[in-house]
Amino acid sequence: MERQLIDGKLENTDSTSELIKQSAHEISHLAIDIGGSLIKIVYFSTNSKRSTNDEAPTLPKERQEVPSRDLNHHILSGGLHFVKFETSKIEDCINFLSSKKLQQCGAQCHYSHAVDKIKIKATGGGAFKFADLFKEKLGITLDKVEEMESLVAGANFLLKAVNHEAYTYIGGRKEYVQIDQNDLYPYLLVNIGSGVSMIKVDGDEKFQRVSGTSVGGGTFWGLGKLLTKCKSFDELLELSHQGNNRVIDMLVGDIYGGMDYAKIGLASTAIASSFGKPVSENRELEDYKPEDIARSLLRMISNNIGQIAYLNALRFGLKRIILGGFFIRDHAYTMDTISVAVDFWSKGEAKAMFLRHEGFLGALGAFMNYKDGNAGLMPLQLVEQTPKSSSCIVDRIHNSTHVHENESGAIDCRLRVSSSFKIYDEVKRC
Ligand SMILES: Nc1ncnc2c1ncn2[C@@H]1O[C@H](COP(=O)(O)OP(=O)(O)OP(=O)(O)O)[C@@H](O)[C@H]1O
Ligand SMILES: CC(C)(CO)[C@@H](O)C(=O)NCCC(=O)O
Repeated sequence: MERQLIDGKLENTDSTSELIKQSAHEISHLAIDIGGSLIKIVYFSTNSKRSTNDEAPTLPKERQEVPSRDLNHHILSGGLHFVKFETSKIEDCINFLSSKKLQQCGAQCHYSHAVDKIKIKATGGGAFKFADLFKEKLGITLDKVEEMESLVAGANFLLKAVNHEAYTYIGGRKEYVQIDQNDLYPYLLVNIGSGVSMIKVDGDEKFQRVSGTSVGGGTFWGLGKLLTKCKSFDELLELSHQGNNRVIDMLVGDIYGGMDYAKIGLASTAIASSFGKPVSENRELEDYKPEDIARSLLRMISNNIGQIAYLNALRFGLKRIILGGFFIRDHAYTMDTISVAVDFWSKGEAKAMFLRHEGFLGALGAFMNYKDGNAGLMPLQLVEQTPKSSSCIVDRIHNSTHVHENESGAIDCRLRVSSSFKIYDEVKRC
């Protein structure tokens, strides 16, 4: 089913309503992270469609429920899916959720026919800001999970449970790192969203936010939009690819007559002052190429984050810096700049690592929070992840301008859920 959605007829669907109609997944759990720039959703789906006459669906053999030795629980096979929306277009997100019929089969409607009993795990500032909107439009209560806690839980889950999740980016090459679970902590988690949070992670649920900076992804996109007139974040990134930062940045060589400042370890090509060149030139904004501006901007922000991350790693003696957040966007130049900055400042002692599901840490962490089992929530546990070959599926079901396609791999997995929760019964009952 996933493959059909990806490679098959849904791929080129450009109407939200059309894709919604076609991708009628059975969703058992869904969590949402509403950030300053983007809304991220993670949902578990058994990938089975209900037939029109409402008979119980026939699952492919490998997707059928697997009997568990524990009578209080059963196991659901399916996949974790990842979707994102721009926060400024929250209406699209509301329509998407509405189409998923959460009101009827949704995340937490067991034991209740009442629409206002539906609760979904939610994190990020928007879980507070938009709580009333979700209630009013969807009848859903947002069950808030603390933002930093979610980021850490999401990162720990990915690092422990998902194969080929973390990688280094050195010299234009991705190298996947399988981290020994017994040697995971401590590490510095740097989440680059609109702003940047730096969290020292010492264990499961053991962490401290040690630093942050307001110069983050929002700064790149906001300044970039003003300076280049780009209409989308991806356009700005693409533009930066073609630019030359030396036209905008003042280099050490510009100051030192083309020479290195070897005594303090600065090559002539090192940036002495980001955006420093226009100071000594009699040119207007229009005289500079947007691609050069985009390149300098990306370099400035990435360098700065890399340096602050390194300083915090140094402060706490951390060797591993794990980077997440949608600013990274799997973008080669961004990752290269951050990696080089960390390597340069730490003299090779610390390593920057990136995550395949970079932007979904918060949403995944909120999703993991279903396991708590308090306040009537069902216990949930990810019990298995299928091998890499089937876990790295590019799920291109969203192709409209407002609903972003899901570039991140869906993760096949099995969930251990309370037997009191019967997903198909709920479809009928609620
Ligand atoms: N399609 C996009 N639209 C807007 N920003 C994007 C897009 N894709 C990537 N980005 C980048 O990702 C950043 C947002 O990342 P992320 O979703 O991790 O943070 P957030 O949760 O919105 O922010 P915060 O945690 O600070 O509230 C943006 O500031 C921008 O740099
Ligand atoms: C305010 C949050 C945590 C919201 O996600 C984020 O945007 C952030 O970490 N900003 C940086 C704030 C600071 O520490 O200066």
